[in-house]
Amino acid sequence: MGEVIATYRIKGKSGSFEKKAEGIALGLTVGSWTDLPLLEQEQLRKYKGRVVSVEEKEEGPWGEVKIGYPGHNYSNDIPAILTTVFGKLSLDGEVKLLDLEFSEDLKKSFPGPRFGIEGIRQLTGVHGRPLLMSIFKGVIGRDLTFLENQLRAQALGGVNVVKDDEILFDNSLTPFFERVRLGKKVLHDVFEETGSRTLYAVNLTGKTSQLRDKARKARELGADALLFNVFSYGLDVLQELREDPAISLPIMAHPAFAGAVAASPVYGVSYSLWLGKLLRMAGADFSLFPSPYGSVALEKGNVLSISHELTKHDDHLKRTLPVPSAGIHPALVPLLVKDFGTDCVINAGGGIHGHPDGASGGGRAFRQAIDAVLNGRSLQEAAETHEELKKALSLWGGEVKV
Ligand SMILES: CSCCC(=O)C(=O)COP(=O)(O)O
Ligand SMILES: [Mg+2]
Repeated sequence: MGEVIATYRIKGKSGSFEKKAEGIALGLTVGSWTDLPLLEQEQLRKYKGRVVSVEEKEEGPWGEVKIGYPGHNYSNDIPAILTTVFGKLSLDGEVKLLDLEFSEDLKKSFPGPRFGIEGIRQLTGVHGRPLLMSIFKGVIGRDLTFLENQLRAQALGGVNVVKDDEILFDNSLTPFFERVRLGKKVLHDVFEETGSRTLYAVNLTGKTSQLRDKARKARELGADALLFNVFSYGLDVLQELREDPAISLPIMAHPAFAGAVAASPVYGVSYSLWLGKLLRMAGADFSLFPSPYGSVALEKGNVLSISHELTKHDDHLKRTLPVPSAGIHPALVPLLVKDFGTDCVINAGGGIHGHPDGASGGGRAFRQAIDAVLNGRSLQEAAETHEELKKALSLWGGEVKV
């Protein structure tokens, strides 16, 4: 099996990076080298990491270093690969893992999304425009009747997907399987009433050992999709869920806890690798991340690099839907479409429920904003004939200039 090439950004003194790179290539593979007898060196050569390139950055004292790790050293799974390329090294001073390049044969051992963008479009019947998603809000401490009313209101507003909030775990007031049953019934009723189909992504939570059985049963009960706090569990757990044919449901990856690994400019893993490349390889159909604009904002370069990894067309993997999130309201729709195009999901919690006409009005305001942008109209112009959009713009501010 082929190699993985890791790119790191490393702090160090000018002129020190070649030596550091060689230290990593040896330290994370065969250990000491020059002290070994020639015969042993020969035997171990194929396991030794190789320094691919070393670049000292003008703005120093940073070096960008690429190391190749031979495929003989690890099994084809994300835990083995991460431990090889960034195990003890992640604890060793200011070093950030920027990227991993996988040889074609190694990449093929990862499943990628089961549905991908095209599959989700088929399931929802939404083509040629961003999907609209909303989030249950304020449901902790509430019962199933509260949930039912929120779900109906969101679906009647024309949202394509409703997801649980990531902080809603299995609990006695709104148990997991009851939520699945309720979602199926309510969304079926709304479909009968309106002819519009809405999917519900239920939050799959609990001990890791229980997840597979819970997800299988959720499917049997008619669940549409799973929300999953992948970074609290691990990417390999996501991959297990994705690969199980008895689950076979779209999986939506929530970014909770990802900032602990990716937010620092000098430690951890880059956003594009964590919320982009690896999430897609492991099998997420949707990847949520903070947009550059809302209440929890990420720097725009990071956001666009995540989206690029999720949607580029260069390998066997299906593509993952980018879901820029957090503090999203209708006035931001033109900016989001400009940045992410039509292959994305516009996702809002407060921006739906906070609408003066409730969640249904909030959903309609977003749909009106999306239609306006796709038809090349300004939101102000569209608001003249769309009451819900008009109310949303006066509450959250006018159109944000693109
Ligand atoms: C940090 S990205 C995930 C967004 C999320 O989970 C959420 O609940 C956003 O809610 P909001 O009311 O800010 O739309
Ligand atoms: Mg949330």
